[in-house]
Amino acid sequence: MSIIVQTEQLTKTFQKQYAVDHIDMTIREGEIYGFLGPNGAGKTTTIRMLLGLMKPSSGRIKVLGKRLNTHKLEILRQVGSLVENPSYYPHLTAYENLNVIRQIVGVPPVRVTEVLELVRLTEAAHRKVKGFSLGMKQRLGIAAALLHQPKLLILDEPTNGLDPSGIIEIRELIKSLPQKYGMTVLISSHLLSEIDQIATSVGVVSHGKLIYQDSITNMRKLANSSIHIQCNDPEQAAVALHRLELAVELGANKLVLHQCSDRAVADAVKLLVHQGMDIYRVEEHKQSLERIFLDMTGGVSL
Ligand SMILES: Nc1ncnc2c1ncn2[C@@H]1O[C@H](COP(=O)(O)OP(=O)(O)OP(=O)(O)O)[C@@H](O)[C@H]1O
Repeated sequence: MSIIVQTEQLTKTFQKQYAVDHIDMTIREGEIYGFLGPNGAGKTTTIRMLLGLMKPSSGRIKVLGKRLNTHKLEILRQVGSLVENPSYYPHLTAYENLNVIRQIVGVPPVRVTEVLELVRLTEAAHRKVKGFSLGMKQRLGIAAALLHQPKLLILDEPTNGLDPSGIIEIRELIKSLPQKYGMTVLISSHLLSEIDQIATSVGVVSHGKLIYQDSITNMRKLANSSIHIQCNDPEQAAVALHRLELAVELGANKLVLHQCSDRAVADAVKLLVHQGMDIYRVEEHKQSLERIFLDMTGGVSL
């Protein structure tokens, strides 16, 4: 899978304060990369640099295999974006607004109809944008970003301010893009649950630093539960449980079993009882992802 976005030590300072602090970001083809972090963490600043809207203080950016500072136009022709609230002509219809942008980006008129359909605005196509809800305006923004069939779509907090049904619609739309069009998506959010539901990989930013980057599957594994068994002879119990090929850790006066099924727990307890051991407690310990990231971000919640 080729790498679509790669930053090396990307940094931006404002008055000697780090807004983005030596970020190494990797986004692979076909991924929906969730860029997660609390307000003020540096997401928008990073995105603005990726789009060539702001110059980095230091570091390098490669998009679609090319250096951004030497191939800016060539790269941006293949990138679509929705950053902050896009502005439209309120007295023009959705169709007319998109038609203006279509002429600037140089694609055939049929694309307007296609993207309106894609974001489910066909019925509202000939209504003036000034009467649109926030959700409809966001969908129009995504339609505009999709007009030129970009390889990479960058969305900065696209569900901000939307009601639950609007959020679901945008989420379903974004999720369909990699399969339908081979697109790669970068989406930022300050909500862990949002990223968890939409992304295939995640980067967590806090105080300008990328503190975590991995697949969503591995992120979820962080929150896996463990089973704590207290018994009269934990050391002897650990030896006995090796037979079951379980991941066993010896804690203070207890055994800790990682990533095991209900069946494995039942077998472990049965074996220990069979060996004549006294079992005092069998407890499940589970750390929430919120808690894990709270610790990572030094107490700033996501
Ligand atoms: N033009 C600017 N001048 C000075 N400071 C700035 C500027 N732009 C951003 N900052 C600061 O950089 C830091 C990161 O801001 P940024 O907007 O990138 O965060 P964010 O993660 O996108 O948060 P939000 O979701 O609130 O937009 C903040 O402390 C912000 O105040």
